[in-house]
Amino acid sequence: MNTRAAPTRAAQGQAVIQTAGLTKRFGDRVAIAPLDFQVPGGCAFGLLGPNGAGKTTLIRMVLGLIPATSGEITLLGHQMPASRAAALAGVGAIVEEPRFHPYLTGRENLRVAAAVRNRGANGRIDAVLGRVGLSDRADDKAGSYSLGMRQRLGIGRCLLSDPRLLILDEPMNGLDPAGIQEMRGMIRSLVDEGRSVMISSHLLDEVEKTCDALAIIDRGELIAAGTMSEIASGTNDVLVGSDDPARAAAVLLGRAAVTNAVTDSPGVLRVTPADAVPVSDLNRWLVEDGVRVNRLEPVRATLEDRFLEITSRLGEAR
Ligand SMILES: Nc1ncnc2c1ncn2[C@@H]1O[C@H](COP(=O)(O)OP(=O)(O)OP(=O)(O)O)[C@@H](O)[C@H]1O
Repeated sequence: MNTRAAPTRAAQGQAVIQTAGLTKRFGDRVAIAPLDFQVPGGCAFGLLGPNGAGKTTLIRMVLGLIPATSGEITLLGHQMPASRAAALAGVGAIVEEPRFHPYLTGRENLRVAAAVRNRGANGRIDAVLGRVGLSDRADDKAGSYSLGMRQRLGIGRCLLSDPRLLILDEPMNGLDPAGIQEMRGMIRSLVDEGRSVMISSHLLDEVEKTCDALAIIDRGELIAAGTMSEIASGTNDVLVGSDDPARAAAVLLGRAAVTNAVTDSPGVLRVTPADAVPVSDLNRWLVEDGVRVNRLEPVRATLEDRFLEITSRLGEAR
């Protein structure tokens, strides 16, 4: 489980993206329900949701690529779309798989991109190629690049304008395990440089391994948001192994401070204590009653556990 807390900068910093009452309808179809959502600065933020949840629609609206039906968007402190130029000056984004001229080299593709950016962009090309690990292949045609290399060149293209915020829609899609690992390392190093990165993904595991904070959306609605540890560790349960689980269950359930004790695996109970009960109390109560304890281990919920818990609760409510 990723227990990385959001960096202090994120806790103290301004939101880099904020929406209020944001909605998007395509005809009768509601793609984004009124959404109040914010992305803290200085961290890797995951926008997580199943296919069709509305992630790409949200990103397109944030970037001003499609109009919102109603509501407000603030991007790097600027209202969108009214102050689009000022906002986008600080943003690099990849919304679909990045496209390049296949008969030009990686370096030539960046030269073409730099020509339409600010004056410093051309001078940054070599540094950017090194930054995304493409110096050795910079003079090969982009058409010969793997998807992972094209993704990295895409990030390089974003970095030409030295953005404060990168928005990457499904950056791990289609990558092999090595490519995924490279992308994860790249995103973490962009955050270490002081940039903010928002990625969208339907891959729980990737968001959990890569991000400091996240929002979960489904059917255009915000389901949960917070730091990774806030969302993933939603349990106080403890695994209790003993020589006599039936007796252990009876002893623990005899205490008002224990709300549940069920079999987790042979010889092991999953015990739900009230919030403030220390694990050492569970041990003491059992030992005082002559039960020999051989395991006491807090349950560390994964993001997947929490995601399934949240979405199944929603499913029941619907
Ligand atoms: N141009 C469009 N016209 C009509 N409906 C659309 C359009 N774009 C998106 N939608 C609908 O809006 C909803 C959200 O789609 P969106 O592509 O934003 O989801 P997503 O979370 O990015 O999913 P995926 O991971 O599959 O890309 C879906 O029901 C989709 O069919």
